[in-house]
Amino acid sequence: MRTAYSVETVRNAERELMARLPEGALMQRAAAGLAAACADLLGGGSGAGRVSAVGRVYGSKVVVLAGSGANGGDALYAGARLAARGARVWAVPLAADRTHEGGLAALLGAGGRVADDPFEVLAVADLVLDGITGIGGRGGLRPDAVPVARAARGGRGVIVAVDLPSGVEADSGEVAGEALRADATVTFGAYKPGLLIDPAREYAGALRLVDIGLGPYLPSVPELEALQHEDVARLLPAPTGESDKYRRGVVGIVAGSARYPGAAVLAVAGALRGGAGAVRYVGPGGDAVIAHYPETLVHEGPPSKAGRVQAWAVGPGLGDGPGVADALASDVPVLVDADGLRLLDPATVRARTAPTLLTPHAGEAAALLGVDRAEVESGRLAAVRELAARYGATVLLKGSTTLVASPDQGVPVRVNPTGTPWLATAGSGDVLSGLAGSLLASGLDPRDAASAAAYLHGLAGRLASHGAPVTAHEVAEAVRGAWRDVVGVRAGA
Ligand SMILES: NC(=O)C1=CN([C@@H]2O[C@H](COP(=O)(O)OP(=O)(O)OC[C@H]3O[C@@H](n4cnc5c(N)ncnc54)[C@H](O)[C@@H]3O)[C@@H](O)[C@H]2O)[C@@H](O)CC1
Ligand SMILES: [K+]
Repeated sequence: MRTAYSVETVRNAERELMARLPEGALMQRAAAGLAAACADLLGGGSGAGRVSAVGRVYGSKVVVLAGSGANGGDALYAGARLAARGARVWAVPLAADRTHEGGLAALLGAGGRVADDPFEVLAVADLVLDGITGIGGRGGLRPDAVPVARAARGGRGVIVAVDLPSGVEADSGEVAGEALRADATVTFGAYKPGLLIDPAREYAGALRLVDIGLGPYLPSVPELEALQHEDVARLLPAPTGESDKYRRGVVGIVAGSARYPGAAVLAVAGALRGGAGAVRYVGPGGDAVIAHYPETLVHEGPPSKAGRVQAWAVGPGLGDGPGVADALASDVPVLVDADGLRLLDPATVRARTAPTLLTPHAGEAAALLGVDRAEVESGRLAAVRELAARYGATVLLKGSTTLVASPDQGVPVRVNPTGTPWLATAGSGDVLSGLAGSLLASGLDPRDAASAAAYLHGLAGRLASHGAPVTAHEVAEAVRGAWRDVVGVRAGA
């Protein structure tokens, strides 16, 4: 499990740790880890967007962009360590007389210099350390830093962000103004939420975490968590000798309409790959569903007359069709997606006795919240939390970094690490709904069902795509391969 902590939590932990260490020791730990990561990148270490061509530290050209705070201090001390190993290092102080004194002195003492002309050295740099702002930064790069940041990006050097790409919001992942896009980010003590959530995540490049000893001082519950293979493997249902199709769970799919018959087929396609023992389709698309998947149980509806299920997934391609209110009136978990989300009343959802899972994309989330889509996209974490609180439901907010929030206080939001932009294709969400509904029916709680489904769906998208366009149908077909990939870790562990 990868975890992320808010700035306030990291600062509190740092304070506790610092009180037990000699002055400046923590910054030296950070700088040592940062210099080691830079040496690796200069040596041709991969993982970052650009790869350095120099092959070694000795003789390489390094530029340190130093802001006014401790982030600049980290960068300058790391620059000093690289200078001591034979790199030619130039400092570009961006806050004139407020540069970290100790860091600058260390750099000069190790043979580094202050650049006469920042643009000249940035043009030839093999590596640029971005120490403009870290967790103390607010509101995007300042105007005087913008041309320097652009020159860094325009040069050929590998850009290494110190703790965070300067200009991004650490806690929310928002990018309020201009920010410096890095090839790699070396972060200290703990990941910050912004490193895992778009749009900021896109600025961070490859992530490296430097352990500075913060672990014992961080709370057990993080702000954000990202499941990994082994976590998902533990969640996925596995039938035993005692299982039969009913014990494995029946998922009911309420989807599709005369206008969108394909949504019914795709939601069923996802549901069949999701672990439930049987899929019951309810709606007008039964013929199309049976033509593709004869193993499906079909019924014209309404859901309350269609037979017992352990969970409903309602909404994909439903248009104005019926079924949402009926499914919501049931006493089993209900996933509501797409058309089902329109006019969804918080009071109805809150009054339910069984859990509800909402799976909006940014546009649907914006409509539910009564805000612009852009506001949801730039502040995904706040939006998903607000929706979960307002509806008393688990919410999966789809997008480049899919988030899952629980309505319960103190439960970390989950961020899905497996997505690919190729998943932004028609019908992809229908497959996800079916898959998540199937996992709900097999007994996972809504947060686990949503995050395991997003994980498998993202991985399936990658497997099916391999860097090329992919269709929703192919994503559904690749879920089995993704499932095997995930549980293979468990078998080998
Ligand atoms: N506290 C510690 O002992 C440690 C701190 N560490 C480093 O310290 C950083 C935090 O240091 P600080 O609290 O000094 O904060 P930062 O260095 O992140 O930035 C704060 C400074 O930047 C200025 N600033 C804010 N927004 C700006 C903007 N948009 N453009 C330009 N300047 C801006 C502020 O006026 C302030 O002087 C961490 O990100 C990490 O890199 C690490 O060395 C680990 C140990
Ligand atoms: K930085």
